[in-house]
Amino acid sequence: MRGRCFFFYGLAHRASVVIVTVIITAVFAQDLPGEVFGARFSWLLRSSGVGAAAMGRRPVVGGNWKCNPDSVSKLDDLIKNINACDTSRCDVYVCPSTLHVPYVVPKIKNKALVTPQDCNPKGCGAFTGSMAVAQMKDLKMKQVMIGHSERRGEFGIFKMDDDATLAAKLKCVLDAGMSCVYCIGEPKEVREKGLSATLALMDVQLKQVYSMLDPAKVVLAYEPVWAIGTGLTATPEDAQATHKGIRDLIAKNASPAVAAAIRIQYGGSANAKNAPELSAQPDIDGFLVGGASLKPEFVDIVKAISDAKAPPVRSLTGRLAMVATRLCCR
Ligand SMILES: O=C(CO)COP(=O)(O)O
Repeated sequence: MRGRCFFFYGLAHRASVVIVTVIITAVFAQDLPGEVFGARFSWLLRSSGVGAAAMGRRPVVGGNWKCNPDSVSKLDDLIKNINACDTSRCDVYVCPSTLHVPYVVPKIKNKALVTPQDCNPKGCGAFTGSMAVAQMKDLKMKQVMIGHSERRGEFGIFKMDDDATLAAKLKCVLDAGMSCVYCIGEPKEVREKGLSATLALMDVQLKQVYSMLDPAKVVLAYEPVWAIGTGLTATPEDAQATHKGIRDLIAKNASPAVAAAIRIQYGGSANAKNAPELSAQPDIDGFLVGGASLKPEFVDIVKAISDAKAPPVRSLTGRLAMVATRLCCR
């Protein structure tokens, strides 16, 4: 159940929750004073997931293996972690290093998308050392990640990308009909100046791509540079505030509809332990995972966001929504 059906299921589930909630509240709380009735009603709504801003946004988790592992002989174990993920309630992708991509592609068995870590903005031709989207498509890949801060010059490696080259790359990816994970994030010095400074930089990083943010084709990965590989995760509240701020920027500079539909992942020391709390934040739609994607706990991260955003169809409301979705998406 993907795309439109997932969106419909989201709406149908929430409609079912509202109907069931009204019935339960009416039956069990009809004699309560007005404000108590109202408080119980809104608690029921919130605890049922209706308040989540994840309306129709399918969760998405990526494993960025970066420049790992050091030997092809270690790939099978890592691939096992990806194949162990349940992709029925969450989109999953994996970013192997360039040399390993062709090995990994045929071994993925659960619809996780093999997503290279970069592409060039031109295509095939005399571009030594780069990869073209046409080559990726030929190898049956549908998605590419660009703009990681480790390529934007934030990690002691020289600057390989900037906002202008990344805008050209995104255009190239979209023109080829592929989808894109587009990374943004602020360094520590900017975060220390506060949320407004952080969002001002996010605006700079997004300025040249606002018009290309098609929610069906682009996933944003917000990765604060100071949280990458450091064990320092943004608090759920800080991450939520930044994700919400990014969504507001998109509402202003693209459109409210794009802002509501586009998925924004959090990245930076995400792991199985902190994933449940981060997943509970309404504007966090998934994770881009580095270190923990090299471990079996990657599966638990996928499960955490799936449980938070797309509960399994065990509940009465889930079943009602599933019936409605089956009828309408046949
Ligand atoms: O850079 C990241 C993913 O792209 C995050 O890396 P860590 O999860 O290791 O902090």
